[in-house]
Amino acid sequence: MKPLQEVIDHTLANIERMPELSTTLGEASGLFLAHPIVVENPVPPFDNTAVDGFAVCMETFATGIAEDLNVVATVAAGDDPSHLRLRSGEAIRIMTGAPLPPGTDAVVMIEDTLLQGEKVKVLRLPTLGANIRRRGSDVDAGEHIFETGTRITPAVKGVLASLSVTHVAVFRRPIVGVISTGDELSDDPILAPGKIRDSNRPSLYDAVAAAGATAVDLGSVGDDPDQLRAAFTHAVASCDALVTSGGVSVGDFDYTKAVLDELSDNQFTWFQVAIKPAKPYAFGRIAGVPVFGLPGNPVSALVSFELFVRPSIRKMLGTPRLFRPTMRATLTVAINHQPDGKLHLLRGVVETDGHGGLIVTPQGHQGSHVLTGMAQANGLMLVPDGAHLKPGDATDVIIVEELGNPTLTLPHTKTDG
Ligand SMILES: Nc1nc2c(c(=O)[nH]1)N[C@H]1C(S)=C(S)[C@@H](COP(=O)(O)OP(=O)(O)OC[C@H]3O[C@@H](n4cnc5c(N)ncnc54)[C@H](O)[C@@H]3O)O[C@H]1N2
Ligand code: MOO
Repeated sequence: MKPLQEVIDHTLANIERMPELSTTLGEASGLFLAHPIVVENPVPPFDNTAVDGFAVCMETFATGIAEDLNVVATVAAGDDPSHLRLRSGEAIRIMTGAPLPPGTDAVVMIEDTLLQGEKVKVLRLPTLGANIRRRGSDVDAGEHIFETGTRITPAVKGVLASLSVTHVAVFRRPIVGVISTGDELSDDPILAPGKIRDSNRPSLYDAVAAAGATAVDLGSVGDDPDQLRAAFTHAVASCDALVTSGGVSVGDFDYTKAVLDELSDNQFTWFQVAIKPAKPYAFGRIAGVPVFGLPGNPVSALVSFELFVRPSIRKMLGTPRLFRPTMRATLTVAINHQPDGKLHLLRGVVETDGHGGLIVTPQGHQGSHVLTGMAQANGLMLVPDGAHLKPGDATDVIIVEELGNPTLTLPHTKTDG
């Protein structure tokens, strides 16, 4: 059996980043930048006010709180006030985001003033620069704002829009085909004896999409070498990667293995990974396209996907962050395993403990056919070979879904009403 790390390394060494393409910012959501972004023009593009209020100059307050000021103009967001000139003893009514009229040294919030007809009284002495947002105070020209590999998140997209970027170079989203194999899989309305539903294809399809690739459902194929050959050949001609499930073990009808090997010119690698579940795993390239041969057992297929396929899709997408976070969590129950040479990836429920830490409870039934255990888990616990752990001991957990009990914990805040 091969150590897990070795198999991950072998897989990733054979995965290449997708070619880059230029796309509209609108189409780039969730993709990763292929080039750094350097700011051409500052944001904000001009000095402006952070509050609704009155623009004033400091000369007015040379001897402290001034007499009532003459309100000489109003400037709204979107206006160009460059023709105005603020003088001592004057105020200009101004709205949040509006450019500052020339001569402005500070803006006084409306709440700190008293408006009386055409005059305004300033109730609190302003400081120089108060409530002014300077040109370039978000990002300035010349700044390297985003590196290659930055994901276009909602905030990143917003920044790019603020920089007038309309097109970006990103790495293309890979197209990943999903095929199930096995004579036992049936779509018939009533299951005939010996048949089962195909659960791997829908779950792997969604796993592919959740990893950021475009998933393609390529159906299920029976245990027939000719059909398998035709299906895999078609798949690699239309996809950037292919995920199969089933037929990678040692059964009499495990033809998947043989056909993949043949199509790859015997370049496929058959792993017995030192893990449980997901021990059998096959990886190779057919016509240059990476093909992941995942085990048929439904839990094993998804665990294998997490360990080998998801990081590969992430690498194809162009992000340097290939793996999910692994956290330390405190066990709520004991774990006692006989040594079997394998790292055990137990499906567990990870919750916050209310004090900033995490607790984890393994699911009751850990069989690799018990998909409900996977469905109810949000963590894959990394339990070493032959572990004897007590409640209260710590273990590593890969967080695969949102944590349990995620209430928003706010610091205590005093309010006045
Ligand atoms: N003699 C041995 N037998 C098995 C070994 C072994 O080392 N020696 N390994 C076991 C392990 S571990 C796994 S995992 C499975 C992997 O087998 P295959 O990848 O060849 O998968 P199949 O035999 O085709 O199917 C296994 C199991 O999963 C069900 N299955 C398959 N595809 C689907 C699907 N799309 N949706 C739902 N369920 C599916 C299938 O009916 C079988 O029950 O081998 C063990 N055997
Ligand atoms: O390792 Mo198999 O992948 O347990 O069921």
